[in-house]
Amino acid sequence: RHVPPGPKPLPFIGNALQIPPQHEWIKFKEWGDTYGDLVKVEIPGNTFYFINTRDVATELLEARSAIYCSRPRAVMASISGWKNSIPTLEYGPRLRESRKMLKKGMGPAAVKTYYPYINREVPFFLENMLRKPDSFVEHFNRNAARIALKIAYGYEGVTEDEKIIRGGVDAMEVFSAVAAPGVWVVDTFPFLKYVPSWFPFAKFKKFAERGKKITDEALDTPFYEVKRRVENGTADGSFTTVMLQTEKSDPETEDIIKWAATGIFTGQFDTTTATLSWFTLAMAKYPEVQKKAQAEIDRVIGKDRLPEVGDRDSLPYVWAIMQETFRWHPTITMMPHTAIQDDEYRGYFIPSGTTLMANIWGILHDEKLYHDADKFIPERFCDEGAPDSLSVAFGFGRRVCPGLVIAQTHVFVTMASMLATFNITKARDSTGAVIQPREDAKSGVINFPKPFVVSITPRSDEAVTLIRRSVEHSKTLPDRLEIFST
Ligand code: HEM
Repeated sequence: RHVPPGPKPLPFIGNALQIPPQHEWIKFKEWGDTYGDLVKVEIPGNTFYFINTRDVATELLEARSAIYCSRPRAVMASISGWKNSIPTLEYGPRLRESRKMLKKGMGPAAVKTYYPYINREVPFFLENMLRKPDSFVEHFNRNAARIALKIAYGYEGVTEDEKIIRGGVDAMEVFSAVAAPGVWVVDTFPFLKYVPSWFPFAKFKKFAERGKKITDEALDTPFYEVKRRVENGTADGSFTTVMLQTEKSDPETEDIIKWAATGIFTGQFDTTTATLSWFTLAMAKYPEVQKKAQAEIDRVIGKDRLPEVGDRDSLPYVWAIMQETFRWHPTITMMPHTAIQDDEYRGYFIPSGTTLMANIWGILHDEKLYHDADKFIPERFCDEGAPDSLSVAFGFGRRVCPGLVIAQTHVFVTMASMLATFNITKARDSTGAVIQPREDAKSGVINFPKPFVVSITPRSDEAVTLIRRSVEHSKTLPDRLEIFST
């Protein structure tokens, strides 16, 4: 049987030593350029077939999504408290049930009840930026976490969320560390999960035990609080509220609701924060793009109000900036899809259990579709007809990101309102020299930039007044979500 070509593996360790510890997606794309459509990469205990082109991703992960809908076994994530987390779930009834619920909670009727809250939060976010512009990453994170918390659990953003947001951030740090495929020895040799923690080489067990404690506490606390409120009739609208009220009330269903809510809470804040951080870097590096977007906003929205969720269709250039941000530095660079049956593709045999790794970064840096792929050029989407990046950046087929509508809406309105009110420029040091912001990615499941400095200043006094006036207006708006119907 034909297997795809790839770099020559060594006995026992396969290609492990050829994979760089950082920016590995670049190496996988290079291998794609050398070996073709599918590239076989072996690491101990696992064989991956890498996909680096849009055609192949569409033909396999979209058109044959019923086959490539599972995930590789994630033992480390499982023993660290993430056994039932949706992104790592293998295909089966539980995944189907979870996704069905998320479809209701992220469907058109539901998201309409979330939009007013997103609009209401924007001015508070801008006011924080005004107060402490250098902490822009923290503001992105807080704003996204508050919205995620509201949608998932209906929590009121000001008084109740400190501890829960902190817990969620800590839990996501655990997830980021334990969920990357092929990193932990126990993912390669699952029997190791049975060795005691004091055993030599069992450091991972201590990490997992600590991780599980953090994760359990972070995810149980908000869920059981909402459950208590639903029982005593005081719960606000939210995904969890509606699911607890409308789904079956057996323990298994309840556990599925808990993990679907976790998917919403944790799925949103790191992804959004990372994306908006790359956007901020792009605006500082490409001032002409920023000016063009600001001119569009001034022309369409004017200076008397902030952009809102509903302005999406009238701000095509800002939308193109968002598409380009997701392409330039995609929030998730690679995603595994595991086959649940044997298959054949372009003469290659793909046995059941093989993991196809979509190199999202590689696909979105294919020079045949995106010229000067390392440059930030939004015009490629609005003038040049480049294929949409969002249909790749949010994944594929039966595992496509269930939160994509709410994510894009939130990211768009945050970008538009920042552009409307602030100038983002390169910072200067104490001698007045320009500091070039560093463009470099950290490692991890979510693609964050390494810390960089820029200068964020209000566009005018008028912009400051607009932010302050909008904050006062937001304070008069309801901060409860309506109950959506399923
Ligand atoms: C910037 C924003 C976001 C990006 C770029 C993003 C991207 C992705 C990608 C690439 C996947 C994997 C798809 C695949 O396997 O093919 C995914 C899965 C997922 N996302 Fe998102 N996402 C974002 C925001 C959100 C939000 C707001 C939610 C909240 C509902 C969410 C919840 C999830 C969940 C639960 C999964 C797992 C789905 C599964 O494995 O079946 N994401 N996301």
